[in-house]
Amino acid sequence: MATIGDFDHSEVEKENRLFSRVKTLVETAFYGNNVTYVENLHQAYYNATQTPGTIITDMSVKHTQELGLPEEAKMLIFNDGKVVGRTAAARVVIGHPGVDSDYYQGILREALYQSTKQQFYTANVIVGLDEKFMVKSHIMLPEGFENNLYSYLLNFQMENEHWQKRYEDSISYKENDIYLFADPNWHHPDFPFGLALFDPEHNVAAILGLRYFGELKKATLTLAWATAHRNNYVACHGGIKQYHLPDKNYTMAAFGLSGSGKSTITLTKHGGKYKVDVLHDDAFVIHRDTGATVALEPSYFDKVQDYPLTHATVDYYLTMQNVGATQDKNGNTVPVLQDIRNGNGRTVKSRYVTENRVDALNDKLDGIFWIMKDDSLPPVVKVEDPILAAVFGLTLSTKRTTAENVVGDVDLSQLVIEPYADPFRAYPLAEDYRNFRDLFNKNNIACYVLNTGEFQGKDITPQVTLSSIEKIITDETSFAPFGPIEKMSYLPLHDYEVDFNNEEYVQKVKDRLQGRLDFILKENEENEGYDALPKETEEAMRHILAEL
Ligand SMILES: Nc1ncnc2c1ncn2[C@@H]1O[C@H](COP(=O)(O)OP(=O)(O)O)[C@@H](O)[C@H]1O
Ligand SMILES: C=C(OP(=O)(O)O)C(=O)O
Repeated sequence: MATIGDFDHSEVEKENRLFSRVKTLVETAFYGNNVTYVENLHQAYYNATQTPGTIITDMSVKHTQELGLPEEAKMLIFNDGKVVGRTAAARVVIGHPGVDSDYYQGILREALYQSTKQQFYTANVIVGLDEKFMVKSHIMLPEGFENNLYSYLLNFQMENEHWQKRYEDSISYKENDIYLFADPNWHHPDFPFGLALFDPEHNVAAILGLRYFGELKKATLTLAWATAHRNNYVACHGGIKQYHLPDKNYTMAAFGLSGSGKSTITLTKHGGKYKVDVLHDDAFVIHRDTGATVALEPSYFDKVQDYPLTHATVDYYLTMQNVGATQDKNGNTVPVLQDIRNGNGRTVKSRYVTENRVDALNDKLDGIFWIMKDDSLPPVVKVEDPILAAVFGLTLSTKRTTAENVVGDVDLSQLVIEPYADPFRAYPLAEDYRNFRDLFNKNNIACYVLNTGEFQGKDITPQVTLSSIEKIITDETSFAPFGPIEKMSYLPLHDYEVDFNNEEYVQKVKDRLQGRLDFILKENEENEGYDALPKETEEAMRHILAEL
């Protein structure tokens, strides 16, 4: 058995480090007589079709048999309301500096008490799709949210006979199963934007007052990634795939903040030019010693912004969130996609959208691509040194998108630094820095920065990014020195001229690097130094600034 979900009587005691106040609060709610266990996807689908407000489209789900769905299953739509993205501001992690655990326990106890007035469902999934790494997750959601429950059971691997057997054969970890309590109906005057409360050491979370499906997905990943991290894996918020080329395989991963291009880069079919195995477009873990990778989810929770109804990928949709609906010429109800209704329309689409889908890879990565939106950088920059490569990931400079419900007076065009594109980290940042540095060091992984925003006022289109990646994987590149910086070079591209004689430009590059240095220095001071970084990170940045 991989993670722990039951105990000997003698283990149910204070001294057992698997128990904590918050874990016990959350888990206890699962055993109330107001909670009904959903056994299989047939039941989950049926429940979702009965929820008031569900739109049962006339579009049939493909691969129903393999997915464990009723043969007649249709794509379902359910829309949320005002908020259509993930609310980072709602996150609170027990154990982080400044977080008063007693206060949050009180809030949680009351939320759990109030929840007993509703009927809930519970169901189990497996997170991690290889015997090397599997964690069991139990979710609890109230009546009215059957669509989110159904999406959850599709997005992760629902327990069934086959997977239960694999799970039983998987490596055991001395870690709790995940328990995720969610009550979107919760309201509290002190938390107008909701509350996502985590006890990552004990694998529990309570997602309160939040309807967006991504909250459930990313809360589960937060805990699964932290579990992986504690057990010798590197947690990755990125897409990963392997190209099979005539003379070699090339395995690459692209890390980017929500809505910044992971799926676009990972799921592109390159016009059928290459045979490509896809591991996942959002979440995976890398073993620190072997470099082997494991996907955490079978399905893809993706934006529908770029995909009209006629696009081939729409055939693989299972559920949709925050999209429109209309009638076709035959009187069928069909979705209105491409964010016509609102920003960040989403779908859970099945693994079969990727022709060659794999759940684990034993090969090490050949290239890591940090997706940024820093307009001082040309579309592709290569970083040669392992420390510098890890420092650029650490200071990943990007912009927020409609995938996030940004609270307060925040200018979306502002650059933000989001280390390793992972706002879900529940442990100190320096631990990720060391992991990525060691990964680059040990496995000789090439590092590239992809700017997917604009360069010197010119938009960098997906086409530019994707064709550059093609050149890199097939070795058709010749990188030019990035000004005087010894360990950086860039891919010369027509229309994106890099001019180090232009003083204004050089100043912009300096400002951005200085911004990165300031970020590193700030981390050393803020939050009682929780995210303080090794001196070498600061030195690496100072060194390239001095070269300029
Ligand atoms: N150069 C680029 N590379 C990748 N995506 C880009 C680029 N320029 C614009 N985009 C757009 O940004 C969005 C990225 O969305 P997506 O790939 O779903 O992000 P993620 O998977 O990281 O959430 C898409 O709408 C895509 O068309
Ligand atoms: C759904 C999310 O992420 P992504 O855009 O990376 O899929 C999210 O972060 O809420």
